[in-house]
Amino acid sequence: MTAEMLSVANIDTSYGETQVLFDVSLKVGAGEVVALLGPNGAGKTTALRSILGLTPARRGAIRFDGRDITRAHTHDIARRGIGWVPDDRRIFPTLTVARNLAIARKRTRFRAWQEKECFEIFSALEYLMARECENLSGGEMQMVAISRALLGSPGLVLFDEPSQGLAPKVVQDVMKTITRLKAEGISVLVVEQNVQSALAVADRAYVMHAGTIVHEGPADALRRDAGLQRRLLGI
Ligand SMILES: Nc1ncnc2c1ncn2[C@@H]1O[C@H](COP(=O)(O)OP(=O)(O)OP(=O)(O)O)[C@@H](O)[C@H]1O
Repeated sequence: MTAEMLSVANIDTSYGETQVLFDVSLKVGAGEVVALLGPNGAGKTTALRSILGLTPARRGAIRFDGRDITRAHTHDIARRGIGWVPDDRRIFPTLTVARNLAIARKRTRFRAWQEKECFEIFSALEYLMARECENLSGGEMQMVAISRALLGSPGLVLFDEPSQGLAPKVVQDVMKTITRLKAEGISVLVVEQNVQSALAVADRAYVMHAGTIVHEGPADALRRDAGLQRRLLGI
């Protein structure tokens, strides 16, 4: 049993009066890759937003790296070592790649990453450093977003639909990066519509439906069971 990095216990989360998450619980172990799957509107992004303190849970508890972060501010949560690769990337468009990366640098209790290590993962990145981000392709933007998360020295990275809008080759690169993070001992929670890609890199998977967790188990078992996938995910 690996040490626990993230634990989400029985959280309810609402936008205004509308409750979106109902009694959601999930765990990510140290160095574990966990996929969070489910149809559109199931509440996957909201679960990530709750962990990050962007839409705090109204009930339940969230612990990261041995500490309660349920009511912590987003910047404190980042400083404790949770990195985020949002679905809309959130790169500053008028700044260069180098500047976007420089302002992301943080110290945490986890290992600090160097830019040159990001260049080893994404060989094109080095040649993009002077470019303004608004003209980057989707794939280039994703390299910047992932590198930015790494330069923040994370112990856990939350990926929100990292393959969205990317060509198949770039999707493969992103999934390889997730495997690389795991090899470095970094924990990963990945929300994906691309179920097969996510299950190929994940250790375990959760499936959400209408704001609740409806399935939890080894990723392999779900990957091999087309009937279960159909039942849970409609595919
Ligand atoms: N800012 C918001 N205000 C009100 N309701 C919201 C807001 N953001 C999301 N919702 C609602 O919360 C529910 C869950 O949305 P969420 O984005 O978490 O789902 P998701 O599983 O990530 O779906 P998708 O794959 O489509 O992004 C949906 O019904 C959505 O309409």
